[in-house]
Amino acid sequence: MKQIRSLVLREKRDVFLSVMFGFLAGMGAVALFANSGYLISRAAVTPALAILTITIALLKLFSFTRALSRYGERLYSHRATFTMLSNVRTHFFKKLEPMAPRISQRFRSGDLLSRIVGDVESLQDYFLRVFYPPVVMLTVFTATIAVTLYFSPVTAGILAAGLLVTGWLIPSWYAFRQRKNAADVREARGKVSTEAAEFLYGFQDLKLHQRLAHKEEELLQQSKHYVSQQAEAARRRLASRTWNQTAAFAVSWLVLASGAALTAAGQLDGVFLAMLVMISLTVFENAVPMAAYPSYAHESRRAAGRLDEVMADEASKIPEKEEKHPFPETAPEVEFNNVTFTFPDENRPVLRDVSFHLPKGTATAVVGASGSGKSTLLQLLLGIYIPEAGEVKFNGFSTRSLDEKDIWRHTNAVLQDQHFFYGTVRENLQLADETASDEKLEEVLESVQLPYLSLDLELREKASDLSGGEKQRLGLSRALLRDTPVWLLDEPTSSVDASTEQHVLEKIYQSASRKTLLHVSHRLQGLEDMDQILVMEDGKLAEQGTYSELMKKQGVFYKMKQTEAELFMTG
Ligand SMILES: Nc1ncnc2c1ncn2[C@@H]1O[C@H](COP(=O)(O)OP(=O)(O)OP(=O)(O)O)[C@@H](O)[C@H]1O
Repeated sequence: MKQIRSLVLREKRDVFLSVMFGFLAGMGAVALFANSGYLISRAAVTPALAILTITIALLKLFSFTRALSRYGERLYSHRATFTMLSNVRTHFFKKLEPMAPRISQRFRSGDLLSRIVGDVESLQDYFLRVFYPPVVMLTVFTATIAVTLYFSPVTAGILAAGLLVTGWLIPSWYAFRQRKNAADVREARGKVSTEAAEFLYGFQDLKLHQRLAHKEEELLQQSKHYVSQQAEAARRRLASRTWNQTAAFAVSWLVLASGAALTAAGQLDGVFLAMLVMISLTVFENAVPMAAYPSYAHESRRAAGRLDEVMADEASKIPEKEEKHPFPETAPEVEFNNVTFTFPDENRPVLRDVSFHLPKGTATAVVGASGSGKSTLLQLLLGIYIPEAGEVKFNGFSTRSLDEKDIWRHTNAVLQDQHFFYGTVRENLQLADETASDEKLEEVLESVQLPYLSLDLELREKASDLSGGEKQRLGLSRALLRDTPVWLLDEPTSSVDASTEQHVLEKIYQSASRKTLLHVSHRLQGLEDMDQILVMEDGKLAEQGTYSELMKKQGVFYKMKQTEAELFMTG
């Protein structure tokens, strides 16, 4: 919350002007109605013409002041709100950006995104409904009570008591009652958004398993529950407003009654009575926003708290590097020295004491059973995670001292999940190189055996109009557009048929020749030309060597080859 407050106060000029115009508008209204009350009473006792003229002129002055100040208040308060919102967005984006790779693995991404967007949006109410209404209310009331004190201390006392009731007592009572309701609304909203996302993403599977109607019913129930929680919240907000206004009216009646009694007792000049009643009727307009204050204050506090929680998530932070070394511009040698690694919040280490060395400009294959830790090796190489023990090094520099953005800039990483955006094939390819000409783009599509794909073809969301193998090849063609010293491939052709795969991989190896390449491979064929093969088994490096060395050794790799051959024969 401290951060949000300091982001608001960064807009000092607009904050000051909104408060000042808010105060002037409030005082303008009080003065306008007070003056009207006075004018009506005064006119009844046929005063000098000069008094009437001055009072009527003041009436006009106050109504202009009120209208112009209200305009100024709206203008500056909304400008402050939008500037603050953009400051908040930029502030959180800057903080989140470096954490993004890890954050997306730790939280459910759709959930997190809608949560962050929702929380940032709800902070727009902070300035308009939490920060400055109490300031305006207090200043207007203080000035009004001070003026009223001059005419009637009793009325001033009643106004002060009214301020206490409408500005503090009723909002606090309402805040106490709605606390649980606000949590219920939030919980219901979270459930609806999760259910809706699951329903949309899982639509096809639900249909195939004939569970669509069941899931639809669940979603409908959640949605009904959410609507009823919202209605309850709205009812309570309305109740608070109604009580607030009832209290304000009661105060005006009290002012009238006490004023009448004081006039009868000769302690108040009757000509001021209407003025005092009008003051009490107007000044409470400034207490109206206080009815909704607690719910907005609570919501802003929660939103800021949740945003802080994501920012403070230690496991998602990439540790600050004490000394940053530049990433090598030419193919580096890579070392894993006794690397042990456990994912955050997990107990079992995924990699245990793994050591190997990839000489510069060599091609290495990583093979092993599913879950043996192959992809994790790539995540450590990309600096997304830092090992808990041991070092991952490029040319002798540990990933602890390399900037992860520098690693990504110098690495062609084709991971298992490639994302494609809604847009043309050209736009999706130009993510890798925005200056690439159409000829160049067509050339890379040709090399991955996708010559038939038009650059103008509009891809649907997540490229759902392409086959799995086509998507993988499109991902590889993006890599072919970048010339980097390191290549990391994680099963980039697992959905491609064997003959196309062979052709595509040849192209990739050709482009990556003399670069340092690590290829996590699901198949054991075509590894003969690799400079070395790493065999992973249950988080450990079981074997390492060239194809012929491993075959000669007749160890784990040899057995895997035999099993694959048997499956191939029986298949
Ligand atoms: N983000 C994560 N958080 C927690 N555990 C994870 C995470 N990612 C992977 N794991 C676990 O780490 C282990 C190794 O996973 P990894 O993806 O490295 O295996 P892999 O050898 O690449 O498997 P595959 O061939 O199926 O892709 C698995 O047991 C997996 O469940």
